[in-house]
Formats: sequence, C-alpha cells, structure tokens
Amino acid sequence: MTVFIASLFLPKTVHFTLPGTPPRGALSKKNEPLLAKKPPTTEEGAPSLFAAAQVNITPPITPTEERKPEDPFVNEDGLRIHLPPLDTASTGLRAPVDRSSPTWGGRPDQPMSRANSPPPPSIIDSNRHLQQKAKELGRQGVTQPRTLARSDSHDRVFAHANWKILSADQGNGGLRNAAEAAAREGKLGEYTWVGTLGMPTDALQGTQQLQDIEDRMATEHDMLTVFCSDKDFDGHYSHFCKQILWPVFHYQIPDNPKSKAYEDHSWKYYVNVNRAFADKIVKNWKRGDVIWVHDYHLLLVPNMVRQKIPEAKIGFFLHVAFPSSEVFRCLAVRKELLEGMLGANLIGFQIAEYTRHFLQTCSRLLSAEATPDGLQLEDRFVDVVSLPIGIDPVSLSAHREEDEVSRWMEIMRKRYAGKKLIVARDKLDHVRGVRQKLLSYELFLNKNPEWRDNVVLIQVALSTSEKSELDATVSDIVTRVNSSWGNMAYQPVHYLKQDIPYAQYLALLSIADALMITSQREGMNLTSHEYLYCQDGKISEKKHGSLILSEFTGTSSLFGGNELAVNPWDYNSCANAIKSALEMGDEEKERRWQKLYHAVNHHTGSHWFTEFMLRLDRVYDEQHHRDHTSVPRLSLNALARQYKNSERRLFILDFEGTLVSWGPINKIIPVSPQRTLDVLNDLLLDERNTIYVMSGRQPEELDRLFRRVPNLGLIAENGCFLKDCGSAEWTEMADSEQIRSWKQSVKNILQYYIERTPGAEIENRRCSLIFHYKSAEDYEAAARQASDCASHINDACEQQRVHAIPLDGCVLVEPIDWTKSTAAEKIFGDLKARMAPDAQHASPVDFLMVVGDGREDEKVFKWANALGEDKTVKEVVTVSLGNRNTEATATLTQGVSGVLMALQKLSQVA
Ligand SMILES: O=P(O)(O)OC[C@H]1O[C@H](O[C@H]2O[C@H](CO)[C@@H](O)[C@H](O)[C@H]2O)[C@H](O)[C@@H](O)[C@@H]1O
Repeated sequence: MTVFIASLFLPKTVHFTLPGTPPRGALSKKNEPLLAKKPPTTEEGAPSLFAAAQVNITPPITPTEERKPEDPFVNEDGLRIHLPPLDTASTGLRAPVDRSSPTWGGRPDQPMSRANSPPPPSIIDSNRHLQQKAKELGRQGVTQPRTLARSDSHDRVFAHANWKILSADQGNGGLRNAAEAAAREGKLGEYTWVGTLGMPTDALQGTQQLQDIEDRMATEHDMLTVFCSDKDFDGHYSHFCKQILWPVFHYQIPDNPKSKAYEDHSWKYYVNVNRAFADKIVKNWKRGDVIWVHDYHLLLVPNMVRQKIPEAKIGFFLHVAFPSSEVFRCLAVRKELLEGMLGANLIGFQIAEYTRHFLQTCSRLLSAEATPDGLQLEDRFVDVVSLPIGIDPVSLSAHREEDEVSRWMEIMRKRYAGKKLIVARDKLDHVRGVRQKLLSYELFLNKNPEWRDNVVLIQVALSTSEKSELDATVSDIVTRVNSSWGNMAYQPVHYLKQDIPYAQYLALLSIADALMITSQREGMNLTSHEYLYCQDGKISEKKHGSLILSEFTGTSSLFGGNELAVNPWDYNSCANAIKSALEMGDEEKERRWQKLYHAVNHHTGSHWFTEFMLRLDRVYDEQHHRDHTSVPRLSLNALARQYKNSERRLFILDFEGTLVSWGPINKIIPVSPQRTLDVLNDLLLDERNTIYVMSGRQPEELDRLFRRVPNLGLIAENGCFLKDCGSAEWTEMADSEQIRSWKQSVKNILQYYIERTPGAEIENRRCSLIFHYKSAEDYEAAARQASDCASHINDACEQQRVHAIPLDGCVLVEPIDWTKSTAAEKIFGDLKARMAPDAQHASPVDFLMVVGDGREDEKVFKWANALGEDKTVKEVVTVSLGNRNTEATATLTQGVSGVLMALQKLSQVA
C-alpha cells in the first residue's frame, strides 16, 4: 500500500549547470573561504548582520545594457534573479517551515517560462506606468533593465546542460517536515510525492532529458513528477492561485472590477493543472493505495480522482484559512471548488473555525446537509476534521546543534549587545501584515521614548510575486522610523529584503526577546512554534521570550491566551503589546512560555500526519460500510427464520417512502392505501407483535390515516409525539416551552425569506416549521434563498437547540433533542418497565425490526444495531430502502411493495 502525497511543489527540483557557469555545488564551495573570513565590521566594532549575510548569499546583480538579450540569468522582465539560499538548494539542508516562494520561472539555473498569457489589466497599467517612468529616467541619463525575450538558444542551452536533483526551496515546509517525521518514527510506510518541479519545462519538451528527470525523480526519490505547460502553470499559480484564491481565502476580496475578467481568464489553467495531477494519480493508483491531496492549489483533484476511481481512499487538507461563507460566496467558481473538495472521504482544516465555515458554506451554497461530523450528500457522506499541523521538534533540535548556528548567535549577540531584540520573518504579502507591524512599532517608539536606542526590530521579508507597491510602502516606513529615531550607532529597524540561511534563522529565533507576527489572516503560523521551541534556553542565555501573535492566525487558537494576542489593525494595542513583551517580568514570561511550549510539543507535525491518516482509515471504513452497494440484500428466508424463533417482537416502521409511496409533502394524504393497512392488521393478529409507525407528519394526520388499525403505536413529527399501542392519547415528548421560544425566532427569519420567494410557503407543524419552495415561481432563485435561509437559522438559533435541514424542495426546521431514535428509546424503555419485576434484567423483546428510507431513520438503525451488537436483543434486523449510505444491516431494492411483501410473508409464518 502506498500513500500518495499530492502537493503543488515536490520537495525536490532540478538545477542545471550551464556552460560557462560554475555548478551550484562549486559556487557554494567557492564561497566557503569567504565564510571563514571575519565578516566586515560596522563602526560599532561588531559584525553587521547585513554585511555578513551578504557574504553568505550571492548578491543580486543589477542588469546592464551590455547584457545579451538571451542571457539565461535574466528573466522575461529583464530582471536579474536572486539565487536561492545556498544551504537549502545546494546542500539539501532544511529551510524554515515557512519557505519562500520565489516568482515562478525566475531562477537562473532553471529554464525560463514560455507562458505568455495576456497579463491582467492591473499589470498592463503598472507596466505602462513603469515604461513612462523609464522614459523619464532615461531622459535623466539613468539606465533601466531591458525586457528580454526568451529565445531558441535559451532552450537549447537547457536542453543540453548537465543537471542534478536538489532540495526545492519552495513549497510547504511544514508538510514535508511532518511527512519526514512520521516516516522516521515508523508511522508512515511507503509513500510517494506527487507534484511539479516548480520550474518551467516547455524548453525541455520532447527531450530525452525530461524523460530522464522524470525517471530519476521516480526511482531515486519516490516522486511522481506532474508536467504541465508553462502557460498552464503560470495561469494556475501566478494568476488563479495567487490573485484570486490566496486573497479570498485570507478575506481579501478582489473588489476591483478588473479582477472578474482576470478570474475568468485563469480558471481554465487552474482546471488544467488539477487535471494533470488527477491523471498522474489515477495512472499510478493501485487497489489499497491512499491519496492525500494538499492545499488550495489542488482543490479540484479529489473529485477528479473520484470520478475515475469511485472506491479510492482520498483525504484532502487545506493548509490555509477557510473564510466565512459570506466571503467564499464571492468566488465565481464557488460551487466547482466545493464540489472538487467533496470528492474526498475526509477533509481536514487547521482549526475548528475553518471547518465550521466550510460546513456552513456547503450547506448554504450546495444545500448539503451539514452535521458536526461532515456533510451528507445525495449518495455519500464526507467527513471533516479540525487538526492543526505542527513542527518537527526532533529535527529542529538537531539543527540547532550545528556550529553555524552558534557562530551566528555569537555574531548577533555582540552586534546587539545591550539591546532587546524583536524578530520576525514574513512573506512580503499584504496578508502577512508586515506594514501593520512596522506602523505599530513606529507608534511604540513614538509613545515610549525610554525604549528608543534600546530595542531593535529585525524584520526578514521574503520575496513574493506581490506588487512593488507594498514593497515601497514598507521600505518608506522603515526609512521613516530609522531616520526618526536612528543615529550613527543605532538603527531601530533592520529590514532584510531577502531570505536568510537556516542557521541564521535559528540563531535569530534563539537570541530574540520577542517574536512579532501580525498576519491579517493565516492558516496556522509555524514560525511561532519554531520560535517557542528555540526559546528553551538550551543553546542561548535568552529564554522564554514573549510571543506577540495576531489573533487571526490558526496558531492563536491553540495557545489559550498565553501569547500576547493582538488585532493587527489596532496599532495602539499592538504598540502596547510590544511594551508588555519587553517589560514582562521573568516569572510571568516563564509561566506563559511553559504553556505555549507544551502546546507546541503536543501538536507536532508527526502527530498531525499520523492522526489524519488514522482518521482517514476510520472514516473510509465507516463510509464504505454504509455504502448501500456493500450492504447485503435482505434475505427473506433468514428473516422468516428469525421471526419464527422469537417470542416477543417489536417493529418500528417508517411511513412515507417505506409503507406508502411519498405523498405531496405539504399536503395531507387524502386516502389511506388499503394494502398497507391490511398488512399491518395481519401482523397485529399475532399478540407477540408490537408495531410502531414513525413519521414526520402531525399526530392528527396519523390518527386519521391509521384509525382502522387498532393497537398500532405511532410516532409523529419525527419523535416529538408518541402514542402507545392501544392508547387513545398522545404524549408530547418535546418541551413545548422550548419549541414555542425557537419557533418565534425562526418564524421571523422565515418571514424575511418568504417575502423574497414568490410561490414559496411556510408549513407550521406543532414542533417543526417547513419552508416549501417546490412551487416557487423561480425554482433556482428560491433554492438559493432556501440555502441562505437554512444557514441563517443555523447561525442565529444554534443556542436554541434547533436546526434547519435543506431537503429536496424544502427546508425543515426541527428540534435537535427529539428524534425518531429518542422516541424509539422511550418505547423500548416503557416496554421494559412493564415487564415483571423478576424479569427486569431481560430484554422486553427478542426480535427487533426497523425499516426506513430517510435521513431520520438512520438514527433509529444505529440505535437498534447497538442493541443487537451488545446482545441486549437477540435478533435485530435494520433495513434501508434508499440509495444513500446507510447504517442499516440490510437493503431492500423493491421499494414499498418489497416491504409490504416481506411483512406479509412474516404474517403468514406459522
Ligand atoms: O505560497 P504558496 O506556494 O502558494 O503556498 C502557500 C503557503 O503554504 C505554506 O503555508 C501554509 O501551510 C502552513 C503549514 O500548514 C501554514 O502554517 C500556513 O499558515 C499556510 O499558509 C507555506 O509554509 C507558505 O510558505 C506558503 O506561502
């Protein structure tokens, strides 16, 4: 059995050695003597972090006019590309969990992209602006980089260059670490990554080289490479993922009218890349394999695979946040995205809030029935789980032992002697809130003069494809703070617009006095976990530092308020949090840190990985067990034998869809089907038989329908009313005061929707309300109103123990606490209570048969099966008529007539 881990980027990629350039390994070696040299010092006499960092990283080279157009070290925009940090790309060492995501197709030792899809209007506008700017600068004698075209010679260079497989510096570091940790701990057997190389490959199309790369990735690294055209990848990742999904999932709705056209344009590329993943998985899947698809880049893959392999075991995990349904519904392709995810057996989210949003969104947009465990679709159940990812403390500890970490700690200790350090490493992306952080820090310094000269904020900013606008704003704030409060010997903000090597990162986390994360939204935030881990004081005298953490991160919900939680938009409270972090007493710091450290160690990456896998196995078995195709047909002969051998029998039979065909849901059934009444009367001739009919209909309707069947017991309104066999009285099971109170609130909500849905009507039952829209003038519009209405009621009336369930053509609003199964329990309990005192240990019946076709009947099947499993009742038979996944132990495919035939047969058993 193999586990396929599908994620957009593979953990490995390919680097080329181009003619006339040193191979990456050689480049790194060439730099080594420099590393050994004493780093340049600043005026203060201590080595500068900036200066030293630049020794270790190949500095960016500004392109000049002399550069040849086909220079492979320049991308299509004519911009010189930074090399990735040497210690991840060339040595395969780890990177921080939150890796950088350099602009796709922009590396010097990988081919350039052939994608030339029309850029969005915003880019065209900004290019125009840049061209204008360039003209102006040109007039002033300043040289600007030229836009260079990719050429055939570029392709030839790569098609014949030597290459090697190295660790990729992009993708989800948290996921990789978690998988590796689980494998190391023996909790993950054979596994295969499925993903792209994260580089353009059009230039290599049709070459032997591409085939060799694919083969070696598979044989040497267990990685299945997904190839897609540069245009598809560019449209998928840079456009649809980054411009549409990423902002929307993080609550930033592209409200620009231009964004709509942009979305339409790039959706097809998103579909194409997802299709390429699904095809690759389907081609390699074998019976028993498990498929685990990751993150927002691949939302369509689960359903694409499900269409081809209906029995596949598929998990999906969303690493980023899932927004409120109000935000998600703005996406033009919202239904397609949800349906794509729902192809999975289990869908995981980092925290309960995202899970709840997802359930609400599906119930609202797809009219699917949501329960706390998942979604009941027409023919399948899809489970959900909230499971936060974590870090891998074991490998983190090992890396902290490296000399390079101590060396950097020493450098920084000297450089920042006597200063408190606040550190941060974020993507330069609106969502990560770097701008808000700097503004808060500025406010803090403005308000607290005593801290000027005594505190430094080190902000590492990772490049993203995001516009230079944010870059410019952030740089302006940094300049303003430094020029306001800096001097020859003091710089309040050190802003590094590049990533730093892993050793420097660990050193930074270890010597910090505080870490500050101000994301506007973030799925989790593992940097804060790494920071807490590094603050244990084992390798540094700095310990138990404070954590300032945005309340809008998933991580914040794990930390129980022991962090300094901030709202990044509230600059004043962020500034106050900085002050608290720096001035907090040692005792309080330690107390908070202990709790935070405990949470980090409890939610590790390995735990997350194995828990998800276990849960997926479990729900798959449950779902499979409930799949009506795998539930055996009812054997009439076996049933007759069980019946014959029993002495006291209880039947609980659903009414509509089971004993009679469905009538018009909001109309009173006009005539009683005689055959049903005859069969029931025949069965009741045997005194050993007790029969209850259960229904959603009101007591008076059932009385009228069954007046010719004396001794029949009745359950009305799905368990809210009960009439015992032979009794003339109904017992109200539900708490009428509670019903009265929620009905009032729900009626007000229903009224609002009914006014907007011509042709729809409200049915007022005693304990439930139904919004019927089958006869609405515009069915489509009515269905949308109905979904909104259900979700509105579920949001607003959660506390009142009532829920709204979207059904075919109506929304049923009913109490949570009284169901057909609570009524069945009451019947069973009453039968037992009537037994002789000396027989109280025995069961009141030795044969129990439940037959039904609907959602409500499933709960009764479950209850009855449990009585059979624990041997309380000797013979338990549960029979489902529908096509839905079922808890029943047998199915009947001939519908109502099959049920009547079976019951008739029993009544004739001698
Ligand atoms: O930038 P992308 O290539 O599109 O990838 C998105 C981000 O994925 C990873 O972060 C997400 O997963 C983390 C672990 O589950 C979680 O902590 C974080 O909140 C998520 O956003 C990756 O670590 C980021 O670098 C990527 O930007």
